[in-house]
Amino acid sequence: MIIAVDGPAASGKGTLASGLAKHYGLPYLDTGLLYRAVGRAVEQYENSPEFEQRAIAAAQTLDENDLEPEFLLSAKVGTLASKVAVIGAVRHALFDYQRQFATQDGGAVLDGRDIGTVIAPEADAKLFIQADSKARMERRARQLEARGQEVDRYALYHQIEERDARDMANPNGGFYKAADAHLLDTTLLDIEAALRAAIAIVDGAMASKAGSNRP
Ligand SMILES: Nc1ncnc2c1ncn2[C@@H]1O[C@H](COP(=O)(O)OP(=O)(O)OP(=O)(O)O)[C@@H](O)[C@H]1O
Ligand SMILES: Nc1ccn([C@@H]2O[C@H](COP(=O)(O)O)[C@@H](O)[C@H]2O)c(=O)n1
Repeated sequence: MIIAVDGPAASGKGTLASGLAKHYGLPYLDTGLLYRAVGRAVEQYENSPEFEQRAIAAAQTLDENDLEPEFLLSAKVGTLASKVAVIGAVRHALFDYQRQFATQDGGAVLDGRDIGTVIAPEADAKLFIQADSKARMERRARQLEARGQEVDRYALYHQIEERDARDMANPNGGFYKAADAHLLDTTLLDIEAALRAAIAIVDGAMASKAGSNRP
């Protein structure tokens, strides 16, 4: 079973995707980490004409050891990730790894922006996670504060909005709700309630798939 979980920044898709993976006993990949690792690798070239070529080279030589979340979760790296994510050759270089993960024997759960549209359009269950911008900002602020970081909520709100706008305008991105994805708005749901809703969606998708396969 392949489960695709997409949605904007800090919508809670990683929390739900890893919860679903645990619930169904499937391996999980946070595909944002790939873009974040590439962004981090080219941080010093951000304002250089070499940025694009460096990002492509970093994507082509990315190693699983580069995917350590501890170094990748800052807002700065998130912004860099969204800058390298508009480069078609970067997306191309990262495709095979994600595709292989998605199609491994037994299935997988992946979260990102283009899982249901590009990486695994045949996924058995697709969720598009939404939450309003203020709720997402507040969740991310608390997450950063819990890690001891000081947060300027006004700046964070604008960073999230700016990143969403860049992602949605990305001509190479595939960041939109797939026609067969289920929308889950978690603005008013806590994590447990959101996970229950996500499991109900996946169970429903699997039941209707089983029904439509019956002779
Ligand atoms: N329904 C919810 N209610 C409250 N907090 C939540 C909810 N879902 C997730 N969170 C919290 O919000 C923060 C961001 O969640 P998460 O990392 O899952 O988002 P994301 O969409 O994967 O973010 P990114 O796109 O930046 O990778 C985490 O601290 C998480 O615990
Ligand atoms: N499938 C994906 C995943 C991520 N991106 C880009 O990376 C940025 C960081 O992702 P997070 O999920 O960690 O927030 C994101 O803003 C996208 O620009 C992507 O393009 N496709």
